[in-house]
Amino acid sequence: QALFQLLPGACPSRTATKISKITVVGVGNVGMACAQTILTQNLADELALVDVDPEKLRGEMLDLQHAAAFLPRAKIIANTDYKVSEGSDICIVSAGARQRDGESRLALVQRNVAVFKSIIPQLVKYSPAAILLIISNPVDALTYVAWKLSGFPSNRVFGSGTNLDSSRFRGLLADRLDVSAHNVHGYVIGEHGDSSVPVWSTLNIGGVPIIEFLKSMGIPYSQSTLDELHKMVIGGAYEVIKLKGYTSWAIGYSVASLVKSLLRDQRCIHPVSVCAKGFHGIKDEVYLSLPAQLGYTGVMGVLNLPLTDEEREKLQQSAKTLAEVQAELDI
Ligand SMILES: NC(=O)c1ccc[n+]([C@@H]2O[C@H](COP(=O)([O-])OP(=O)(O)OC[C@H]3O[C@@H](n4cnc5c(N)ncnc54)[C@H](O)[C@@H]3O)[C@@H](O)[C@H]2O)c1
Ligand SMILES: O=C1N[C@](c2ccsc2)(c2cccc(Oc3ccc(F)cc3)n2)CC(O)=C1Sc1ccccc1Cl
Repeated sequence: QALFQLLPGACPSRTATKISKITVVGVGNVGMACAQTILTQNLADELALVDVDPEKLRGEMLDLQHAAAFLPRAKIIANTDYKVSEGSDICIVSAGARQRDGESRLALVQRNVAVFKSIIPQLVKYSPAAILLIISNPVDALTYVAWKLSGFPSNRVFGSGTNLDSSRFRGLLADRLDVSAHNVHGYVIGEHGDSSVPVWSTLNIGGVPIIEFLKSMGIPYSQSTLDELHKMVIGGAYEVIKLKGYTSWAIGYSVASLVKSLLRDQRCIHPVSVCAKGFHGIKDEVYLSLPAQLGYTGVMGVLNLPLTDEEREKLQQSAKTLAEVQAELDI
């Protein structure tokens, strides 16, 4: 006897018309954190995992498949062959070599260019209409490399950029001011990491400019207070590395928020690494983080965020540094 007695009109073989497929390349700490948040938030009907390490790849796939009873239904597949990624809507790249002790950022980029040359053309071959989301570091330079290697329009190639930097910044302020991080409206822009630029001039708490908010709360402040907060954002990354050897959960949640804006066409504004040429006087083809609107087709637009002369100067300096690094690369 059949397991189910079908009702008139039922058609079990017919599936949803829109299947969202996400590929994660690199099943390390970051890639698996992204996979976990994507599955938990029901963002993918199909999740493909790719890596060069076949045993780790199969182990991670099986471990996720074993959670099926606790997750929204999703097809989880994995292979070292990129054919497994065929027809992806979004390809997330967290693969790459990690910075060796004493290694310069330029040397790291050059090593990861070689890694990207083995990844990006394969993703393009099997998913020519996909959006590429780059996490691997140095993320701004590698997002530029991915854009050049893919031949995609720049709106379909972006990097997580200062999305994590901004999240730490907002979280720190939220703790200090005893308010939800969702109501701390502020961006860290520019180059991801040590040289990022906190935008104080438009930072606001629930719409109240930060300086007014601090005054109203009787909280003493000075520029050094604000600068100290930015230093804590950078220090936070190094503290996590010192304590657990890598970072994963925060970047995993930040990537899920970006994926949700893309696949659900939310048109939310996120600080992410975009092609910054033409914004804030930047003349070079470099990727830097600016507040960008994300929707189903990728980067829908970039917010013309008012900046002080100092903030603009820092951004242009980062653009110059990145252009110099990119000029050295063999892409
Ligand atoms: N942008 C950010 O905010 C942010 C935050 C945290 C980490 N990261 C970066 O994410 C990257 C990954 O970090 P992690 O801790 O997951 O590293 P990891 O070493 O744990 O994982 C990297 C994975 O990439 C795989 N890999 C290496 N070469 C490959 C190739 N050619 N093709 C496919 N897979 C390949 C490795 O097998 C490994 O599984 C690093 O570059 C790290 O700096 C970025
Ligand atoms: O939280 C993080 N873990 C990191 C990491 C993860 C696994 S190994 C290294 C990490 C931490 C500290 C320095 C560090 O150095 C690098 C090295 C190369 C590079 F291109 C960018 C940063 N990387 C990668 C990374 O980008 C972040 S976010 C971050 C990093 C520095 C300052 C501010 C922020 Cl928000």
